[in-house]
Amino acid sequence: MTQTTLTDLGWSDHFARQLTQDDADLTPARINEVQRDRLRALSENGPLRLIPTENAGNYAVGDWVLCDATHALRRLDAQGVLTRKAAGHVAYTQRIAANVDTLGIVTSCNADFNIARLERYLALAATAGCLPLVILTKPDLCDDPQSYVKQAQALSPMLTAIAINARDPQDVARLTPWVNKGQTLALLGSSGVGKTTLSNTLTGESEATQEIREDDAKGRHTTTYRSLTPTLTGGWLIDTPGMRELQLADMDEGIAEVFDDLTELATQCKFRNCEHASEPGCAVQAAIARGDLDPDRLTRWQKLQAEDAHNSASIARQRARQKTFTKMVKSGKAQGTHKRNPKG
Ligand SMILES: Nc1nc2c(ncn2[C@@H]2O[C@H](COP(=O)(O)OP(=O)(O)OP(=O)(O)O)[C@@H](O)[C@H]2O)c(=O)[nH]1
Ligand SMILES: [Zn+2]
Repeated sequence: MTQTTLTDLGWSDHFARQLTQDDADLTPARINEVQRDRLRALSENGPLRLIPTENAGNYAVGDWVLCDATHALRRLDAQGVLTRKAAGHVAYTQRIAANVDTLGIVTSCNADFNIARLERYLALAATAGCLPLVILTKPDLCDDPQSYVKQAQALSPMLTAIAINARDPQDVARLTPWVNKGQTLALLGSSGVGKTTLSNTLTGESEATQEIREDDAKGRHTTTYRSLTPTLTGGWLIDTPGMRELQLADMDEGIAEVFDDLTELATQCKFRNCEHASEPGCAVQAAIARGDLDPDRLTRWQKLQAEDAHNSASIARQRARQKTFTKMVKSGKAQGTHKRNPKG
């Protein structure tokens, strides 16, 4: 077997530029699994098990770190980072995957196909700076798969939409341009749309996928860890199991990009804070009246914006609380020291 190079692992100038002379003794490694208190990583010399030096939650699959024999000493600045508001009650932004070149948004040509959900994933890709690729599975079970491709393609000239039978390896081979040497593709999508089937074909793994429940187009989760796996064509695949909830936060720019038609129209409204309802001089309502804009698109835009604003605000509040708490603890400690040692 030939030796794995850093380039094979997805290394680029972006990371090389971050190295300093002090790093000469350290080994670059790419994280392929984040466990509770350990990291698994891949280096030129093979797989490593590393102890994190930051909170393990700060690392994501796909991150590059500089390490010694035992510890991940420094995490390099990443590109193409997928984030979301963490599921549950605690408000913080969670890094899902790092150094992702392409976000494969997987949906099927059936009841799972949903424009609002696609727009949500597109906002995520735009925020992360990943190339959006919409993969429409199960074309073999649908009379007119091309109508789905057209609907997805109409959302943005930036994206590529492609119908793929995930069960047919020859068809799956059409994804090769996105998983060539060193390139990283992350797959996101609802349960049961075919992510595992696609991954298995791309990586050559043969884990049996569970049968789908016909009634609601939803399957069951078969995998639990997020992982970085080599593809047969020299690229990397990040599977994101268990991503049932994708709440957006800090994505106003991504949303503006996905809805650039509305963002542009809104600049022409008479009032800067126009809510595009019944204000005079509203360019958005005028476009709807002319038949140039689907009112549903306006509703979806406003809904995503509201969700993003709500989540961003609660994350900001949580950060502020955390800061106050840390200050309190620090000053409490200082006072404590003072008491024990009154002379200072
Ligand atoms: N006919 C057909 N069946 C497919 C296709 N893609 C996936 N399936 C089937 O759909 C079911 C669910 O596929 P999975 O690959 O497990 O879906 P998943 O997205 O990984 O689901 P989770 O693991 O729950 O996230 C399996 O029975 C697959 O064989 C397709 O393109 N055509
Ligand atoms: Zn308006």
